Amino acid sequence: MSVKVKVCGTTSVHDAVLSAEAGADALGFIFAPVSKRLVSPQVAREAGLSVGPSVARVGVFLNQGLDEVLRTAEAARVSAVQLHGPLSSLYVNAVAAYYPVLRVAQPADLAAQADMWHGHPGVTLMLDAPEPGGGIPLDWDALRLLFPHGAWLAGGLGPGNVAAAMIALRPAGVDAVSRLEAGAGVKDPRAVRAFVSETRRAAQSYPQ
Ligand SMILES: O=C(O)c1ccccc1N[C@@H]1O[C@H](COP(=O)(O)O)[C@@H](O)[C@H]1O
Repeated sequence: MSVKVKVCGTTSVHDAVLSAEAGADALGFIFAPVSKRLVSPQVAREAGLSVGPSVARVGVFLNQGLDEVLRTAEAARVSAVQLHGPLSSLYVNAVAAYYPVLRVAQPADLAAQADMWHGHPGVTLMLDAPEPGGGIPLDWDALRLLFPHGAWLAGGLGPGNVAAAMIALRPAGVDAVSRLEAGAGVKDPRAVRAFVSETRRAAQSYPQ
């Protein structure tokens, strides 16, 4: 099975190219004003154009108005949208009418979110820690029986632990930011390359 790798918190053309050359399937651009990885739609658009259409460009939002999400996504020319926060199903469906959605859930609301989005072709669930971008891993053992088939995993993942997380939960995609940085919003090239290669290596252990 091919597992998707998303490198999040891209803030420059340089780091977009670095992640794409390392083999990332998707780049994340964070448009949440609270983030220390905040990027402008213009830079995100330029970075996305620099890697070509085979790499997905994901706009990341936290509790932002629908109009702001759709306008920013359009200005940045992203190909998908990641939604954090306590959002209504109407809101998520409205975004999903325009973009494939990664809907982020925490362990406490995983079951409800999984029920809500099960079978929805445009919404993929992603499990993350309660503090997005905080670099704190989840308790994978506690989630073994709950983790939905086809869901993605985030939360404190990096080169040193992504294989263990994948063996425990078999996510369809993995996403990381904190453990791939040399400083806020600046990628550590060795960590990015090792994260992608460790993910590819661990994916070989998935049942065929
Ligand atoms: O990273 C941020 O600053 C951020 C802000 C607002 C919403 C999401 C954010 N990041 C997302 O957090 C997860 C995991 O991050 P980490 O690896 O634990 O640091 C990832 O999905 C980012 O997209």
